[in-house]
Amino acid sequence: MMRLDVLSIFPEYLAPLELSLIGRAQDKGLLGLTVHDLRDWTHDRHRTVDDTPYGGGAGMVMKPEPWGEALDAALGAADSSVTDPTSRPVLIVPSPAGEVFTQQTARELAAHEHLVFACGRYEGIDQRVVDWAAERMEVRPMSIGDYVLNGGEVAVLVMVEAIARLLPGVIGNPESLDEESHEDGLLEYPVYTKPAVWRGHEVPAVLLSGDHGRVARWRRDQRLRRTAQTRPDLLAALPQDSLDGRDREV
Ligand SMILES: NC(=S)c1ccno1
Repeated sequence: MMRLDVLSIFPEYLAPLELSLIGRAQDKGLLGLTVHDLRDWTHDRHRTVDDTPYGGGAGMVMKPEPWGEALDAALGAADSSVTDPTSRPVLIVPSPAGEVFTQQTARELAAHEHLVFACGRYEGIDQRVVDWAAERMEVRPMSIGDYVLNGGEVAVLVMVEAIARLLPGVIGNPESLDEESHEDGLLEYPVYTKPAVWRGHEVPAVLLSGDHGRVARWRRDQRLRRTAQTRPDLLAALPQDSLDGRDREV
């Protein structure tokens, strides 16, 4: 069972992870999620987690002490002697300065046994926390996109959903993971359901034909067209041998 620990000064921000598929996955014992309030590791009356930045500048920086104690607790008796990298905890730090989180990243992280997410706020976490942690585990500053959020919590919601849904048993029908956008480098095909005509718009006739071969070819063409139109960069990045002659006719 994958173990997820999230450290935040706004633990209630992560409440949506108790809902729907991710919530049910926890109920089924497919993953274990613990959200921690960073302020539980403060020791002053005001439960202080931030202070002014060395070197001056606007805003506040998150103090290293609470983070150190919180990470000690989240890591528990993590055995640093294990050699299998997927058995060692990974500390993920949402940051606009991080590597870009992609479907490939989600697949890779879904193979790990223990992920710890550190949600920064203010101007960020004292760098020594990352440096200290990197002496003990893999540390991955991670960005969900080239924009700035007020904190890491929203990014953690995105990453946990993208990772957890890949775990065996979380999605009812694993076949629905096939041919999703970005799963194999292409965007997904358009989908339709009843009624056959809606506000003058008809379902493509091929989908009513019952000819599974034609449907499969149409869907493949749609994925290529969509990718070429919306994300030509993805098409250019595909291995040359992954497109057959027919594909190039699209
Ligand atoms: N783009 C990301 S992940 C972020 C975290 C905090 N601010 O932006």
